[in-house]
Amino acid sequence: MTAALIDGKAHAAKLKARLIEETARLKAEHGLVPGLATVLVGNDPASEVYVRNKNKTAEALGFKSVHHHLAETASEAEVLDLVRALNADPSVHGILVQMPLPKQIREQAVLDVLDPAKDVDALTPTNAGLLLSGRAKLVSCTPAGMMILLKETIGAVAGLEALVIGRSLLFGKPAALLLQAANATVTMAHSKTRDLAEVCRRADILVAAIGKPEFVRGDWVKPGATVIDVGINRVPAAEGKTKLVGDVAFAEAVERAGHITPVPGGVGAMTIICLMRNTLIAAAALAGLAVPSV
Ligand SMILES: Nc1nc2c(c(=O)[nH]1)N[C@@H](CN(C=O)c1ccc(C(=O)N[C@@H](CCC(=O)O)C(=O)O)cc1)CN2
Ligand SMILES: [Mg+2]
Repeated sequence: MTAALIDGKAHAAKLKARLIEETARLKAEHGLVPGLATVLVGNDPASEVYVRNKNKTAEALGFKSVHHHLAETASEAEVLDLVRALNADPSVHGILVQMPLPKQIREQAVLDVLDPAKDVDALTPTNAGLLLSGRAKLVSCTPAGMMILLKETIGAVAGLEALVIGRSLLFGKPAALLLQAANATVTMAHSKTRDLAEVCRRADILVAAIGKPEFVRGDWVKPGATVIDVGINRVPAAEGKTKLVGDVAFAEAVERAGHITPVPGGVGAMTIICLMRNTLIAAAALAGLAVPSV
């Protein structure tokens, strides 16, 4: 069997078209222009690219987009002051603090001051708690992207065995909760899980978010399973170049899976557009308007 590829770029483009329409409607009918503020601390090259793409996408949708770049040596107090100022700015509806942060800045301290209504990454304790209680307003971007891809490729996940490898706040925990809310039977695995290969072989939906290149091997995949690869690992390639690979050994897994996300061009490609969807939702909610169903 050779798996069908799940094309994240194509699904992201469809969502982008809907967001462009909805943004134009909010502006025409209510004079509302969604505003996204990005905060980058330091000079991590990958983070610089992601943040630039977030600002470019926001502008392409017709949002207001502002960027704040603080030095690698910025203090925690400087970052907290900036976040408080953005909380208070009525033209900003979404605040995005790019992760990871330099080591002198505690991620938790930043999330504790971020206004949950503007937390378009859905990482604050309030938004994480709302997801846990089944009342989420804003959902973390890559997990939300995963759910869109699953719905549009395999349909309902109710009753299926789903395995999420990885338990980060950014992906693993919210992804498991979303799958559970959609009535999948969810297992969470991590670095201490025993017999991981065997646990993987039970999964109808295998989600890998471990951060280790090609860690999940092809013979760990149940024949016909849906594989969602969240890893983005830059590894050495021929002629002194580098290439991106996921957490799944793609060439092996594609021979056993029913559906699989490539890296790049899979679930990662949904992240930024889902951030824009959250910004639009946050803008409507802050303006007291009905939340758009995009
Ligand atoms: N505050 C946040 N920090 C981080 C997040 C996040 O959602 N919020 N996620 C990642 C990085 N990230 C966005 O910030 C991100 C990762 C990947 C992609 C993406 O488009 N992936 C492409 C390949 C991109 C490439 O060529 O490098 C794909 O998979 O096709 C977008 C955004 C950590 N930090
Ligand atoms: Mg830190």
